[in-house]
Amino acid sequence: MAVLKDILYGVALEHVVGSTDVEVTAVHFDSRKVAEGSLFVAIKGTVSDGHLFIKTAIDKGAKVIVCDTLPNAFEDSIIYVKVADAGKALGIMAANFYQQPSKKIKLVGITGTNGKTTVATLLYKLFRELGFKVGLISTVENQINDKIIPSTHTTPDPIALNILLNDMVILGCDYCFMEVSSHAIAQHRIEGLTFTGGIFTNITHDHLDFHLTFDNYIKAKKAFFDGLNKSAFALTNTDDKNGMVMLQNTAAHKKTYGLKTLADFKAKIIENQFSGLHLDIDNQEVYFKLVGSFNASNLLAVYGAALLLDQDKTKVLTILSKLNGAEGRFDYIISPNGIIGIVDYAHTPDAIENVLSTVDNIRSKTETVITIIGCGGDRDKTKRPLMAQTACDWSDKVILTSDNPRTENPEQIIKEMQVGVSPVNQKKVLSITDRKEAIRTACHLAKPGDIILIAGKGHEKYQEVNGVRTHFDDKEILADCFIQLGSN
Ligand SMILES: CC(=O)N[C@H]1[C@@H](OP(=O)(O)OP(=O)(O)OC[C@H]2O[C@@H](n3ccc(=O)[nH]c3=O)[C@H](O)[C@@H]2O)O[C@H](CO)[C@@H](O)[C@@H]1O[C@H](C)C(=O)N[C@@H](C)C(=O)N[C@H](CCC(=O)O)C(=O)O
Ligand SMILES: Nc1ncnc2c1ncn2[C@@H]1O[C@H](COP(=O)(O)OP(=O)(O)OP(=O)(O)O)[C@@H](O)[C@H]1O
Ligand SMILES: N[C@H](CCC[C@H](N)C(=O)O)C(=O)O
Ligand SMILES: [Mg+2]
Repeated sequence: MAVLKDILYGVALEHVVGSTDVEVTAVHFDSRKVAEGSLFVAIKGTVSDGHLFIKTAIDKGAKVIVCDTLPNAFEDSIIYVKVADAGKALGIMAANFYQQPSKKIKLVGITGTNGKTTVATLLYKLFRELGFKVGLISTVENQINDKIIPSTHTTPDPIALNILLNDMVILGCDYCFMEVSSHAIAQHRIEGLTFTGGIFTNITHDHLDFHLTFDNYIKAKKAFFDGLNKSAFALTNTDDKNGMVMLQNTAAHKKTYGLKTLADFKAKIIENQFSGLHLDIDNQEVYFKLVGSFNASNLLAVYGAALLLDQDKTKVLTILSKLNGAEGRFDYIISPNGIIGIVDYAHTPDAIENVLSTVDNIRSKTETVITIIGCGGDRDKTKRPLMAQTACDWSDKVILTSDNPRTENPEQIIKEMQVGVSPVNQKKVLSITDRKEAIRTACHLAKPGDIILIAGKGHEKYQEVNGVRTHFDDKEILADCFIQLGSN
């Protein structure tokens, strides 16, 4: 329960019909969730337009309507508020309704095409081990201390986000580490939040279906840093060519990390093996369990952020060296006959190149590398041929298969991937629509010592076909195939 004028604090109002001195029971942007006494925010979406549901919301008991465009006729005793941008207003109102939880916790946001989950999860685990109460908002799961709350998005909607943050505050959390996706920034899901720090990992090809141009995608990520206040830190990756662009207009204090460039936090890779990384990090040699140069970059971001949050260098490195990464990120198992199977969430051309070049660096070159890869439906189509091409460039054999086809025809997605297979690579490519069958085939083709990479779905425990999700787990299927190989 809160008073409307308090909920509207900080919102750019254009016109108000009725009194703002009324109590509101809840804030909703989905008419299907509206109950008696609610405030309904009408938002223009990508599929539909919330303005079409104003009438339904009123019928279900909404007494306040916040919208970009006022309806032609007003209903008695309903309060109408016209705002400049209903999406932005929702973020601000959600924060007000839940009494600004982000101001009562040290909230650190991580953005970038790849590495968000890894960095956020490592920070969560590190700060737990340092003895703090901590929250995590991530693609894999949300956490409040040890309690797991399933996640629906990488960055939840403003209502879910503020409820989560408020629960973290109630349960005494000192910190929250959250992923900030470019969709969330563009759709103002993080509007109204106060961040203690922001971290940029990298920006490469993804989500052009939504942002349309790479330039827009950069601008969306940069807007997160533009919105930080001067008491926050903004930590960027100088190895990424757009790393400094992110900080151009931020009021926050600027800090940098890099493996290849001059930076406030520096590291060098001494060794990169299947068993882990050996790094020189700020002039101290440390072993880590994570694999791959991209993880050296992620670890450095975590280390830099921890120091910016005033933690002790030696304690941080001691704990970090013992941590595993996030589920489904370079997650590998070895079959009884010595086949190495890696499950990884690489779903962009850059991530695939990073994972496969890591494999290439640490293999002995006598073994065969088999990559199983698909592309998600209803997502950026332009990355499809590029992902197939990158997989072919770095593998001896590639099986093109389905990821989450969602509402698209899986065969058509595979056809669009095949466009990226050059004539010389045709002979190394098989197409098997059924992902389970694709994994089984790879296991039968592999000889002891060979490496199988299953890319794209990582931790996901489902496959979405025609809008229906059924249980599907790459790692479980791989483990089953390995057991069967062992018993043959
Ligand atoms: C493309 C996109 O981001 N869509 C998100 C968006 O939905 P939308 O704009 O399509 O909404 P819409 O269906 O057009 O509806 C418009 C408005 O009408 C309302 N409505 C609709 C129907 C009705 O009966 N009544 C009603 O009031 C809706 O609640 C909404 O407010 O807003 C919804 C509420 O916040 C999100 O759930 C939804 O995420 C969809 C499910 C999604 O798949 N999003 C992905 C792309 C996404 O956000 N991914 C990023 C990670 C990307 C990364 O890897 O970096 C993430 O943060 O998860
Ligand atoms: N710093 C990095 N640079 C490039 N690729 C990376 C990096 N970190 C991880 N990857 C690759 O990207 C994949 C996804 O990593 P992660 O889940 O941490 O990223 P994310 O940004 O959270 O992705 P999403 O946008 O889907 O939430 C990993 O499985 C790995 O293949
Ligand atoms: N957060 C990413 C995840 C992609 C994972 C891949 N398995 C897919 O379904 O496309 C997205 O929503 O684009
Ligand atoms: Mg993520």
